[in-house]
Amino acid sequence: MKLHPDQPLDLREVLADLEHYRPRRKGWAWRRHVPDQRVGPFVYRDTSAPLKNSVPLPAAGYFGGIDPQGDWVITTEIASGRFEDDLRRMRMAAWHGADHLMVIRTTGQSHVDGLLEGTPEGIGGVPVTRKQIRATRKTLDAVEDEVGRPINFHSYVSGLAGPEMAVLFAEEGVNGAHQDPQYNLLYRDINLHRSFVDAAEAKRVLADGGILQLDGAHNANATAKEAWKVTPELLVQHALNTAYSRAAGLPDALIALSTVPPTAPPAPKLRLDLPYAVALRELFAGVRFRAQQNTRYMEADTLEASVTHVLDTLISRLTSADIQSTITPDEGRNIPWHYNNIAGVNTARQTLLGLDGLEELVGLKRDAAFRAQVREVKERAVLFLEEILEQGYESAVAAGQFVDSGHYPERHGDGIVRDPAGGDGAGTVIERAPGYGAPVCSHFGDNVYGRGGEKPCAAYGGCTLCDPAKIVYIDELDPEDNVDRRLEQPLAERAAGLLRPEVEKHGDGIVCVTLFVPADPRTAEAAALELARHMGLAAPEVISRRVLHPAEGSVFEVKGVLDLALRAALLPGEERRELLPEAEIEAFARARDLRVVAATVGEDEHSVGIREILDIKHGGIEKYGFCCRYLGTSVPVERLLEAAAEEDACAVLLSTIVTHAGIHEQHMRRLDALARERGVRERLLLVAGGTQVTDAEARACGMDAGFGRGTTGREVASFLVGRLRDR
Ligand SMILES: Cc1ncc(COP(=O)(O)O)c(/C=N\CC[C@H](N)C(=O)O)c1O
Repeated sequence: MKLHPDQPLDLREVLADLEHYRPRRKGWAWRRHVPDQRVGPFVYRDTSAPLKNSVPLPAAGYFGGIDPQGDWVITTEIASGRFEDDLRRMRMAAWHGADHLMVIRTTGQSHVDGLLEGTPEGIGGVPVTRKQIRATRKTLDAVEDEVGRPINFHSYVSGLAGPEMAVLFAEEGVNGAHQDPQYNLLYRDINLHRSFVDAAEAKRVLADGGILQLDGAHNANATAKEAWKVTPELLVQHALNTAYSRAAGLPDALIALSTVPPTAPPAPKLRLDLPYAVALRELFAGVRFRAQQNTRYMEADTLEASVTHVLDTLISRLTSADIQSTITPDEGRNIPWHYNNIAGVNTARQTLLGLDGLEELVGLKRDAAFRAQVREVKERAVLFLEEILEQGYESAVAAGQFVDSGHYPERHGDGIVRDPAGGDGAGTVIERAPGYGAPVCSHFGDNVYGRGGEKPCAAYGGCTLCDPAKIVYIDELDPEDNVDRRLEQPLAERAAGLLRPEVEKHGDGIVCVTLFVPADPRTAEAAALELARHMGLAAPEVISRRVLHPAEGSVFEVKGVLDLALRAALLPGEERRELLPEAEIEAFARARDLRVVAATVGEDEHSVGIREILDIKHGGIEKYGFCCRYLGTSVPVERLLEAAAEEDACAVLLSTIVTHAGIHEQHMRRLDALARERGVRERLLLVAGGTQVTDAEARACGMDAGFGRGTTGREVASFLVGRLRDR
């Protein structure tokens, strides 16, 4: 499946023939650091290779449209309930620099003791199923090709079906997964023994599948009442899961600690969070660090959340990380909306680039006071571990030692109490019979197969990890609750060219308006809702409110449903040029020695777009027989005309992306004026192109045509042939 930047994802193509889909690769992909990399006018210290296709940060236009990529993997976490909507969101996130995509599971899948199949709709997250994984991995294969970088797909092994989920992920090429038995026990009340026995099996499978494991310590931060006091426990939970993971055979390279800076302003964040962040990196040197952002102290204010997340990212840069995960700034108010996933990714991308080379500029002040803080959190953690060793892990759990909001060894007595013999799945751990034989080669513990050193599954004709042909693919189980039924309306509306606004699900019609109302908060809020109703928004709901002054007024964000579909074809805008059949274009062009000169003009370093129009690789005009000469970037307009004369060209293509102060219009007018001065205007077709260029504007500046964002080589070739054959 191949994606084209000017075409939306074709979900029918995604869903076609999933039965025979096989992942192209397995295992986790890190970004490769490129030392002292020049990107545009700058040399960077902490970057990796640029993308083939991407959306640069908004301010990139000032620097020639550059889009440097940091050297850490960036995560976005998607939660919707319909995987088919997540796929588009993943593509958007990848274009903004995310290469680790996590999709929250539907409520409580941890309690499902088995694999789900088909594509039922989820609540707050998707049911993880083989079909959902295949459709997603197949899409991400195509997205990888489109952006030019591997994309890590992430899911969750925790829960009663842990070992089965791990085998499913290893079979289907999932690249990362949460696995932490403490998560089951503490946060999902799944039986202790079941959780740890399953975890050994699951970790072994993850290890053999090259799947990066994230632990679950971040949940203690999200659950604790006074999160800055739970730092000793975070170290303890990391230690327990890391030790267990190593014992189960996971190499350190696949053990990622999920670390969250515990606090947020108005708390004195860095003073509280940095000593812990340093202690963590010192205690666990050698494993990977997956830095997450704080959700514990997150309200509905997206700006406030973003500032906290910038500070979290600063802590990552001041210490170290391998993955910078992001929390959407609206996670405190609703299921993340896709443009807030993108906002979260951009916060991390922007912050990390802004901090490029930070360690050359500042270092942590490691004076005695700071060292003492680092040591203290370590000492508290070691004491906690010693107490667990002394009383036994089961007793510690039964005594509610975990997620107590006291600052260990102080205790508040409000920890999570679990009965080691209780919980979901209690009494389901069965002693393995002496002749036990594992169903797949990856297995922790005794196995009657493979005792002679041969591949275990050789004894029974192969396993699903070694022979994918043995995988049983179940397509759908429910004739109603499946993706095909869900797609009927969205695809029908898309085919009819109908457009609806959306925030998380295709066609949900939800919009959000921001209103300031000059009154006391209660009056202002009532007015805001009423005003939204008058705008035609159904079911208006305030999702964020900020008092600017108790008497002067408050500002609100109000979401509501705009039940309206627009027909794209009827939208005002420049008429779409008719496209000539490709064979006709080629027949005309190849029979003549048609020469075109092109350049990116002014102080503009853009080349990707014009290259797409010229190069044969992306369907550029070369493919029809045009002979193209690209003069490069930052070319004076005069040079373009000189080259046109040298080449006896029939057309000049001027590429301009930078538009501040109308510089793009100046270039077009100058080209037209110079061509007239030199008496060649009538002979030459002058064409301008760029993301901000419109046909009307280009022609108003003396061009014969203008092409904007998403233009294809065929459109330009079609225009050129159309004009040339009329001569
Ligand atoms: C260790 C672990 N296992 C499973 C799940 C999910 O499993 P359920 O099906 O039980 O919700 C989670 C949830 N949090 C992950 C997202 C978080 N915001 C993150 O950034 O990591 C988890 O932490």
